Amino acid sequence: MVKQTIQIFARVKPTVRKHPQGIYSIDESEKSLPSLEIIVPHDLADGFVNNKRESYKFNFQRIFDQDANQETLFENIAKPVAESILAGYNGTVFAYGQTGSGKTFTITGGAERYRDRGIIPRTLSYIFEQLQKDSSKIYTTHISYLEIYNECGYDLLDPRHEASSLEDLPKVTILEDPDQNIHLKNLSLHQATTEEEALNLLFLGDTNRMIAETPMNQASTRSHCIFTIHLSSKEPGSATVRHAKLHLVDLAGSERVAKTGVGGQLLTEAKYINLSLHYLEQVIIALSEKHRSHIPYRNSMMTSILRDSLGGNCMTTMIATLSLEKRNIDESISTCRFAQRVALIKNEAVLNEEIDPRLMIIRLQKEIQELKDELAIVTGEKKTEALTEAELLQLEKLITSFLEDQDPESRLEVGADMRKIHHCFHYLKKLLNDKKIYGKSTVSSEIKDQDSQEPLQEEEYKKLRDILQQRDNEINILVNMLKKEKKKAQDALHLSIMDRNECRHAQSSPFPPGNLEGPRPLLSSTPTQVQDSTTLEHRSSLVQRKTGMREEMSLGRQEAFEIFKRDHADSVTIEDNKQILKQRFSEAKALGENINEARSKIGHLKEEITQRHLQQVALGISENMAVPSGPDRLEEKLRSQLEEEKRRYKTMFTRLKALKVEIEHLQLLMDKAKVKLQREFEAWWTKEASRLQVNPAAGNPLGHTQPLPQVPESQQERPQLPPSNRFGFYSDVSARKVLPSPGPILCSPEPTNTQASLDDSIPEKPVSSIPLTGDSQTDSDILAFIKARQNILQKKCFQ
Ligand SMILES: Nc1ncnc2c1ncn2[C@@H]1O[C@H](COP(=O)(O)OP(=O)(O)OP(=O)(O)O)[C@@H](O)[C@H]1O
Repeated sequence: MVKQTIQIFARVKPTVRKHPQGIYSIDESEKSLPSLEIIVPHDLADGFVNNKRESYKFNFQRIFDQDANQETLFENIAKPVAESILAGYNGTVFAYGQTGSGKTFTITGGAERYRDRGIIPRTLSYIFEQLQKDSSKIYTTHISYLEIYNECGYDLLDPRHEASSLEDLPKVTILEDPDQNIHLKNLSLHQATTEEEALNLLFLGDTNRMIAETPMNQASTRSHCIFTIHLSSKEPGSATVRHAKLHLVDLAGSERVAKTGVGGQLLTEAKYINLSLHYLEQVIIALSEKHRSHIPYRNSMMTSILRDSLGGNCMTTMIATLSLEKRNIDESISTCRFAQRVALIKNEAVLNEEIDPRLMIIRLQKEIQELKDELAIVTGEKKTEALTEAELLQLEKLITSFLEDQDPESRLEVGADMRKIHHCFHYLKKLLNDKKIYGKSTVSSEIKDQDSQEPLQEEEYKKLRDILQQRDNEINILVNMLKKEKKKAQDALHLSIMDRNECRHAQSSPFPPGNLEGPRPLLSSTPTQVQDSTTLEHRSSLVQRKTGMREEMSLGRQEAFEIFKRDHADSVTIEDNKQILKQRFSEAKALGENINEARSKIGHLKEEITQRHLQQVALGISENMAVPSGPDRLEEKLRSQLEEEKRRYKTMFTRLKALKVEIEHLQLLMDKAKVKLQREFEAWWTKEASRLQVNPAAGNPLGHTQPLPQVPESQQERPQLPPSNRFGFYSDVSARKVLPSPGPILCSPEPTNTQASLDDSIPEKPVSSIPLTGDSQTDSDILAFIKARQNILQKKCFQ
């Protein structure tokens, strides 16, 4: 049993201005735990009559400042928990903090760059790497992914469904057994045998989460997500199975409804947005108080599921995510306070072992039979029926293996059946008698042989030597022929590999299956590869399903989508990732070729060594000399070359493996971005359609009677317009180009003559500074937009 309090860590999200002046400081002196001091700026503390504290200090196991990267977080926080899982203990890592403070970034990772992948993908990678290394146990891994929104659980890994809203997902409910164990009804468990399969499940869940998200339910902000890795392990032959669960939890945003409020108090307790977080806090408070017998776990789904993680059988770690900007000071302090309470909770993790019921039944059946047999002997109840042929054969096999067993302690287990015991004695007697007769005959034949042996004649000896020489020459000729043939075959294989590589490069991954243990044919059709392609198919079909409508798009809509895509803020990231992907592919291709080369070199070296060895032996025989006992220089040289080549092969293979993971991750990110893009386009399109239905005079972008304007090459700038207007490609593009930028415009501190100047800037009629379209309706829309915007700016200036 491992007793441990919940470990708490803090992570500070990078701010626009790095290290905002005087808001916080981190003290990492070695004497005590690192501490985070949050300083309330004077302008926030001012105006309160009560004697406000100006700074707050909190201790954490470790504090990760703004520049800490995802790798550091994983190494320090999640890796130790993953190690506990592998040892058979339950683990939980949960992120807690206000909206936008970096919970999802920390747990799942950023959606853009490979290096931003978070704790979940890194943990999966680590766990599968360790499982591969450990051949002493049989491991089984399953994944589940649950979302809790408004006290309802939803299964994010339902592969069949076409979720367009959260309610379409299967609902998960809690069941409690008499031992108060929690079971989740309707939550699907999916076996993952490789890291890739597990990552695909993560991707599927994230995509379902994104698709099901509505503006009212901003998935990541208002809901909790629990990604669970279920790991079972068993030693071969043993009936004991270990089960361990790792929950990786992304909680909902923790902010309160009322922050400071007019005349209100800074840093005061207020209502919670999220009831389940409120219940979570109640559980934490109850657990951190001594002598509390009742812990209100049952109040919410979240706390029921995390029961073991909080004050139970689990190694739990909390990450307090902080966005330490001036406006977030109160939320940050409340997050830290929450963490301090969590740090008081003690957990007791035990190994979760159970006996495999199937193996247990077999064992018990055997024991019953043995007891029955023993009883029969004791009670004198004899079995009279003769042993069957199969039973006799089985017995004889047992006796043979017993006799062959070198272990002096070994026993012949035939059970308490007198018939069997008698048969054993008979059989052994027979063996012994046979041996005696056989022994005599072999001894006499040996004597005869010895008698007939005479020293070899000189002539006969010479004859034999000649034959040997002849055979040696034949062997050399054959070996050379074989080498030539092998080289031809390898060249042909290499060529076909290059061709297929080209093909695969165009479609998917350039990676060879195989492991590090030894060279394998690079592109043989192994099960891994088959699975790779099915996973890819699954993924592409998923993306197609999620983005599905494209094939049914009308030409105009497709065109609109192309422009939408081009102008979308994510297009740069997608393009960047595409470039990186290309680079990685060509690196992988080059590596693949080098690996092939190294492999054939290894083959050649091995052959040369064998050849050399044969020559040495043949020389020894032909010269009638013993094989030289000292080291053969040439062979040693060849061996060291072989070792070097193997090392090179291993290094390249490891790099190729890492590249494979990176490429797959990048492909997932891009798939995700595509789904997001399509979704946003559909939402925008629907909105525009309904807007135009209400106001048909505004134009007819959906009727496709007017083709979309072609943007001349020179004009293809991408102004960052607000979402509602950013893609206004149905109006004149040149007009779009000169619309004022929606970015912040600095207000003059003294708005003298503002009205006049604004009026001046809004011409009643088209003037040269605002090129209009000539279409009166569109032009009046443009002018109305400019005027509305100026009004807003004007209001802002006067505020
Ligand atoms: N450490 C970090 N480094 C770089 N970017 C970050 C970091 N933390 C957060 N971000 C970025 O900040 C934004 C908000 O982060 P994130 O979505 O993770 O917040 P959250 O706490 O999960 O919010 P919510 O409660 O709404 O889910 C994202 O764009 C994310 O990429």
